Amino acid sequence: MTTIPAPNGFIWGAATAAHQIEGGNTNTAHWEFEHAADTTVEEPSGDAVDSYHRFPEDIRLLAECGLKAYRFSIEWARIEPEKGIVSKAQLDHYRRMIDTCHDHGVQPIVTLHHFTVPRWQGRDGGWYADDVVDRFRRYTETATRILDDVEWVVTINEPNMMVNQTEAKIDTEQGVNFPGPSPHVAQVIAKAHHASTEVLKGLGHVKSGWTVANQVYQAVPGYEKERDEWGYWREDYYLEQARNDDFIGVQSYLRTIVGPDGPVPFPDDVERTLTGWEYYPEALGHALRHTWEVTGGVPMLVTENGMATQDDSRRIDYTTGALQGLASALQDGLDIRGYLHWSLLDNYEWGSFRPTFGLIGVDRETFERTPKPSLAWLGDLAQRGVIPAG
Ligand SMILES: O=C(O)[C@H](O)[C@@H](O)[C@H](O)[C@H](O)CO
Repeated sequence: MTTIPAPNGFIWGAATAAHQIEGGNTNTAHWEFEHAADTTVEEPSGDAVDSYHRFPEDIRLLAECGLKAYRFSIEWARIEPEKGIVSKAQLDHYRRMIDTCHDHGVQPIVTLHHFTVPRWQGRDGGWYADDVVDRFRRYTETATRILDDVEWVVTINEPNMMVNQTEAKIDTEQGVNFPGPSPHVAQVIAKAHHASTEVLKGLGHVKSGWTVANQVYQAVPGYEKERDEWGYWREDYYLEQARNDDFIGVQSYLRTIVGPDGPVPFPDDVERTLTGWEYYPEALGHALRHTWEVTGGVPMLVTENGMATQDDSRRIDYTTGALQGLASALQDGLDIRGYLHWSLLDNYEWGSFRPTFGLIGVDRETFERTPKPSLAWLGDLAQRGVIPAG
C-alpha cells in the first residue's frame, strides 16, 4: 500500500456520541420519542453499549491500539436535568472521562451537543423555543467548568441533520418525512453556535467549531443550479457560518446525486452498506475539497467517516479509499488536522443497533468488547504516521 507521511501533529482517533453508547439516557426527548406509542424506531436505545459505566475500558482499548484522540459527546440532559438545575455529579462523570483520556495520553475532543436535547427543552419547543440561544449559551458556560484542559471542542454536531430532524413530521403511516429544511431553525441553531463559540473563546485555550454532515451533492449533468439550490440550506449555509471558527468538523459517508426533482435514487445493483447507503469511499475527498472551498480555507478536522458493515475487511477497504482522498487533498495544500473514525464502538444508530460502524464489536447481552482487525489496522497507521495514498 502506497503511503504519504502524515503532517506533524496529525490527529488520529475515533468518535462516538453519548446517546448512542452510554445507555439509560432517559431524560432526553429522543428517549421519549423512542418510547412513544407512534414511534418509528426499530428498537429503543435502552442500555445502548453501557459505555456510561464502561468508558475506562473503551478509552484503554482505543489507546492500546495506537490511536491518540477520542471524540465523545457530553449529555445536556444529564448536566442540566431540569431547566437551570445543574448536576455536579454528572459534570464529575464527564470530568472522569476527560481525566481517563489524559491518563492514557489520549486527547479528549468534546462535543457539547450531539442531536439529543433534554426533555424539558423538547417540551418547551426545542429549537423553536424563544430563548433557546440563551439556554445553549448557559449550558456551554456550565460545561466550561470541566474543559480547562480540553483543547478541541465541538459546539453542535451536524446542525444540518438536526434541522432535518426538527422539521421531520412523524406520520405513522408514511414514517418520517422531511418537508425541507427551514432557514428559520437553521439561523437559530447558528446563533446558538456563535453564542457557544463566544463563551469557549473566553477560555483562551480552546479551539472551537461545529461539524457539518457533507452529502457530496453531485449534479446530473445540466442540473448544477438545482444541485446548488438543493444544497444551500442543507449544507453550504452551515459551512459559511464556520468561516470565522478555529476549525470545522468534516463528516462524510456518502454522496447524493441531484437532478431536476431532487435526489436521484441509486440503481439496485450498487454495493450498499448496512445503512442502505451506496459504498462510496471517495466521498471524503470530495467533502474536504467542497468544505475548503465554501469556508474559504478554515482548517478542517475529519470528525466522522466510516461504514456500517459486518465485513470488517470491507471497512478497511472503505477507510483506505477515504484516506486516499484525504491524502490527495493534503498534497493539494488543504489544511487537514486529523482523522476521527466513526465509530469506536458498534452502537445505537438512531433507531437500531443493526448498522454496525464500530472498530470494536460489543455483545449486546454481556456488553463484552471485541476489537476488530480494523482497530489495529488504523492504530498501526497512526503509530507509523502514514496515510494511504495513490
Ligand atoms: O451523522 C450522524 O448522524 C451522527 O453524527 C452519527 O450520530 C451517526 O451515527 C453517524 O453519522 C452514522 O450515521
